[in-house]
Amino acid sequence: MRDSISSCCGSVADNNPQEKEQGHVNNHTDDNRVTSCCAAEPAIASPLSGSQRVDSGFRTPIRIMQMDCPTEEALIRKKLGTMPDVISLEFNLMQRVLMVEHTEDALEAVLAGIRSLGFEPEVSGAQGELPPKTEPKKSWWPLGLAAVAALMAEVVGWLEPINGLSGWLSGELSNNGLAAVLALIAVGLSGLTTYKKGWVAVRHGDLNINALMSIAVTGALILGQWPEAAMVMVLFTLAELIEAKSLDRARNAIAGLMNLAPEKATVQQSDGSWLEVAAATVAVGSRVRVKPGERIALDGEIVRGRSTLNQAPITGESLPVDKAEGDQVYAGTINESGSFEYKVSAAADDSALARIIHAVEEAQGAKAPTQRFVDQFARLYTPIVFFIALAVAVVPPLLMGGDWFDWVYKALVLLVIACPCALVISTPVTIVSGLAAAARRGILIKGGVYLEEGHKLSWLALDKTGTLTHGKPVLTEFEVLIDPRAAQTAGHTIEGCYQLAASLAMRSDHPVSQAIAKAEAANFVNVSTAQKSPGASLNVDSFEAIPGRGVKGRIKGRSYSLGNHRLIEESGLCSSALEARLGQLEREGKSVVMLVDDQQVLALFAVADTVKATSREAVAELHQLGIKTIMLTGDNQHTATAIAQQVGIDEARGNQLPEDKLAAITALEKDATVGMVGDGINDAPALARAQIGFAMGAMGSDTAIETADVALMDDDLRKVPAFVRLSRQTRRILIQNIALALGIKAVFLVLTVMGLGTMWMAVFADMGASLLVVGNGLRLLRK
Ligand SMILES: Nc1ncnc2c1ncn2[C@@H]1O[C@H](COP(=O)(O)OP(=O)(O)OP(=O)(O)O)[C@@H](O)[C@H]1O
Ligand SMILES: [Cu+]
Repeated sequence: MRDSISSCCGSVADNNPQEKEQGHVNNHTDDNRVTSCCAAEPAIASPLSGSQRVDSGFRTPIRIMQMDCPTEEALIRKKLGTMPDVISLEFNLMQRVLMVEHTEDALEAVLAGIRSLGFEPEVSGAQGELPPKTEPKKSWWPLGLAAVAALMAEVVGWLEPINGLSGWLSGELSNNGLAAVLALIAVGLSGLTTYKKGWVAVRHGDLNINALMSIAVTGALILGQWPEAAMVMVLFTLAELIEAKSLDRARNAIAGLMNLAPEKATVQQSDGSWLEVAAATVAVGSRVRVKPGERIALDGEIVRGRSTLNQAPITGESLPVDKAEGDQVYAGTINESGSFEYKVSAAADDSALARIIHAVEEAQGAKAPTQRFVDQFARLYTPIVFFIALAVAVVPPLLMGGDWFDWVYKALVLLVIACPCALVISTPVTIVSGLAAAARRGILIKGGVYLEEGHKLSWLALDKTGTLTHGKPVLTEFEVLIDPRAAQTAGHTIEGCYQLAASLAMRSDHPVSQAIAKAEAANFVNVSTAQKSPGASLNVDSFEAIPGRGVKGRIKGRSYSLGNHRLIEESGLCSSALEARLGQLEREGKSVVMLVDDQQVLALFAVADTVKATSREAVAELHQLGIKTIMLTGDNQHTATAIAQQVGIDEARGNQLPEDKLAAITALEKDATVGMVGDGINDAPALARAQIGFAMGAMGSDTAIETADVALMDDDLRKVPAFVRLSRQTRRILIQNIALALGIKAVFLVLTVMGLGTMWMAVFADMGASLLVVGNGLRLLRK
């Protein structure tokens, strides 16, 4: 039977160097605790690559299928950690892969060390990847038989007073002898693995749960507590099995995301025919055909046909999206109506979906604060209880004339209670469930720490453009500000001004510039009198973007800039008349930029952006959750205030340069937990500074997934309150679980000392507690 979560119990001698790293998010190494604990189900391991040369030596991934619990990790760490040729160890219990960094010829010694612990290490050969591997299924019958034997031992124990029955069963055996035989059968059938593992641990000076259980059961056998010993062993094994099963559900929740993308795709062959092939083999640039109702296998761009797609598996948003030629489609999404062909833009293992899964997997590795605490606690708890048990067994009989039998028995019950399993597994199960639940809603959380800290969020700073608004402003006003006759002589016709501005704007991808570049010139310029094509762009030399202000460049030997009030002010070309007009437009929520040459303001352009319908709702939801909102925008104060009013934001700050945004976050953080949502580069420092940085529209952008703490797959701001709610719920469950686990232990401790607790009751309680906390954690998934 699987050695499992129960064995996630901290071990006495596991003092782990990595623990000292109090990094914010510590991705690898031992941090993969229990998430990864123990699978009973056949688990699929991903392909393993070969040794890699690095500066300090070699990095070799080693697969150890028997290693999926911290118990095993502790053993291996102990064994290898002291070898001089081993530079570092990184455990990925979830994948069951150990990454060893070692000196050149040390690999054989490392493998031998692992083998000496009773594990079978696998490394990939010279030819590269080791194929994925399926763990063989284990049979239930030995445990079933053991359970029957244990029950019979119990029954025989009860029947003891009835004389003659055992004689009827067997002429030779007394009742007690029969119970003993049955108990030994039960322990032998169910407990061999536990004994073996316990023995390996003890030999290596480690006191893990397998060792404790072996000691407890052996003690009970020595005391002649036959039915009890049998029951304890059977229940313990059963508990592990059930726990492993439920933990697998948490583990599979993430693997389940991977199954969103179908394994096969219909790809066009060189002769033009269509063939269904494995998605993993499809090259970038291939053409794939999709039928109605089919799931998309790879990321790509539609080259023929149109359809509506349900992107809920990735974005969490189930409203179908229309897609036509040139639009991006994503692996894992569902084609609803039409059929279309698309050109593959990323290999299967590089799709947006694959990156999401990778990020979630990494996130599990990063320990949440509660988990750190619990692990540390468990590390102390187990040895402390062990020594108390030892004292209980020895001191009262020796010093107070207590009954040896009584006190040794009490000590054994204490050993069972010494298992902090329920406590240790409660946290990771909850966090993993939360992470998976979030991923299913299109919220990618980059570490348990953010999920856990999210409940504290009290301020949310938001950027305006693209976050609250659509970020696609359109040109609403174009006004030439110089006298038409003067303009004529200076060579600045109306069309000319427009053309100059558009030529500058075309070179920038700032939304305001884009609006000017894309505007239908005909709506603003009298085309009949215009030059042949007013939209045609002019040559721009020494083009330059001026952050937070605008752009500038030389056209036909003269320099021009296109920028906001700040820019005009700084170049000394502002006037009160202009300011009045600016104020007017800005109060309507429009952003204004002006075209200037080195002497005067030639023209002004006002653009209006629309507020996303979801922004208003999101802000209202945030306020309901007690979170205050503040808008930080590079745009001017009037526009900021106007937009803030439209969406109901508490406070609006305009004219914010990146460093101002950063300063604003820093100031808020003095007495609050602050989150920030943004998209642009001008938000990057503030996003990095905020305790939780949210990036929107992450599906289309790798950098957003990589740099944000929380990536929202689409740009629906309501995902932020959804995140906060999930985070608060996770937090509640974490606290419930810790209280449950410790509470049950405390009750048993008291019962035992009072002489009321029996050993199998303790196992039962322990199992019950573990199941309770796992079930409680998994509740998050069901939402
Ligand atoms: N490349 C550009 N082209 C045109 N205008 C620009 C450009 N860069 C900046 N501006 C002007 O400067 C203002 C501030 O720009 P900035 O990029 O700091 O913030 P933003 O994009 O308007 O708003 P937010 O901070 O909400 O994203 C813009 O509103 C715009 O008027
Ligand atoms: Cu001014």
